[in-house]
Amino acid sequence: MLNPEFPNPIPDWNDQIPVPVLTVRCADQKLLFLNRAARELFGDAAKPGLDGAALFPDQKVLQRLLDSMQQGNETAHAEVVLKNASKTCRYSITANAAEDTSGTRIAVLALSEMVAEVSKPEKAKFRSDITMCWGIFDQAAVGIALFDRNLDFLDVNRCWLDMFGYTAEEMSALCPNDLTLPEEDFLTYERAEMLLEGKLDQYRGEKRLVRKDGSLFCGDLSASLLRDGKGTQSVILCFLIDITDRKLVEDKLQASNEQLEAQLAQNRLLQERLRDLAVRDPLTSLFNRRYMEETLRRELLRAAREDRPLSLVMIDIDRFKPLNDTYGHPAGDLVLKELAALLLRHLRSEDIVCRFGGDEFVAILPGAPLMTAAQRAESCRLAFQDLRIVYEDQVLTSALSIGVSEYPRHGATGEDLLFQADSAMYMAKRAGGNRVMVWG
Ligand SMILES: Nc1nc2c(ncn2[C@@H]2O[C@H](COP(=O)(O)OP(=O)(O)OP(=O)(O)O)[C@@H](O)[C@H]2O)c(=O)[nH]1
Repeated sequence: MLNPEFPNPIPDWNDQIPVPVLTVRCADQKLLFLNRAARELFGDAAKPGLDGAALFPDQKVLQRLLDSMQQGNETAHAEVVLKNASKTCRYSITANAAEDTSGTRIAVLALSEMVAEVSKPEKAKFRSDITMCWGIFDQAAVGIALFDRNLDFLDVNRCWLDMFGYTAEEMSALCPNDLTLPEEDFLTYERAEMLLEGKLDQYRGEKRLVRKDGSLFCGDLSASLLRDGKGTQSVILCFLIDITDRKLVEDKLQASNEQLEAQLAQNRLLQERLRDLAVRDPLTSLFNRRYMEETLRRELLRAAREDRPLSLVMIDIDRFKPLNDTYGHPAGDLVLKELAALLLRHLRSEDIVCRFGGDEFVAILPGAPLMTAAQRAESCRLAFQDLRIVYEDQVLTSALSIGVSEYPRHGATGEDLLFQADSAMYMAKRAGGNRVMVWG
């Protein structure tokens, strides 16, 4: 068994070992060596230099063991079912990491038999028992398959074969995992073992399955245990329903649901935007008069409930008409926007700043007593007086007349407070403008 390209890293006395032992190069799964017991098990086709994965019906088994070695594990275990001309048997594989003389990482695999051989006649008897008891087996409109504990197909019905497009003979040469995509599994040995040991009543899963012609379909698989009358033998009974059409409908439904949700989210945004537009002044983006009146009512109720003061500040630009007339309406618009931004900068975020109309603005200051509100109004007045607004190479300056009233000192209703703040503002105008006056 020596091959110059794949030298045997282990001396020939390994041939004396009665269990199958083989070595595999971790990097490329190449077989390096098989002892006599392994050669007998795997037959003449198994030679150094070949792909080790080809020895096992489930080709992922070797890959998993080698991956474990590559990750630095010194040992790893797996179970496989192997069949040759004379018998089918389950083996436990113990893999040990090693290095050959050139330092290449190799895996030494030792196989030990686990399950007593199930003879072909016994299998056939059990199969015919089941088939006999179950006359409708072949005519059922769902796919039905019977597996033994080694996951060998015992029987499949017509529907199962039609689903996959294989003949019964072709199907019997496959293992269940050949029916799924490589990254998925159909029914693992571990799950089969759990079913057989009663640790799992039923296994159910949606699978992407591969037909003989390579096309895919979706199947709803359920697997459970079926025992013979004496309870000595058991098989795994699988039902398979083609759910491709249902999945397509579900996928379409999900896509249209997602579309609907996106549309709803967009509608919500639009509604919010509309609500916003309804309460905001388009030029300055401040709240409009309608919103101010509603808010003032609400804030007065809150002030009464919490026994706190509330001040109202009425602001009007002095001689705004001449400014408009001299520099034009767009210049006036710019001044209104600059004033709006200044008020927002000088008042607290909890204060409600509104454009009352024309060149008049109102600020509601919840919790602010009269003097505090007057001081804030004064700081706005001073800042506006110093503001230099540049419009088409012209520097625009202006001033504010401001009136302040306070709840509960001057009145209990919004109308009262607005009237008093407005009156105080006109007093400021009459006194020459550019000043703050408080009511009373
Ligand atoms: N640019 C501009 N002007 C506006 C807007 N709304 C109202 N106005 C003008 O604002 C001016 C307000 O004039 P008045 O109420 O006489 O106020 P005023 O000239 O400031 O007079 P006093 O307040 O007494 O100093 C009017 O000329 C309106 O046309 C607007 O949105 N943009």
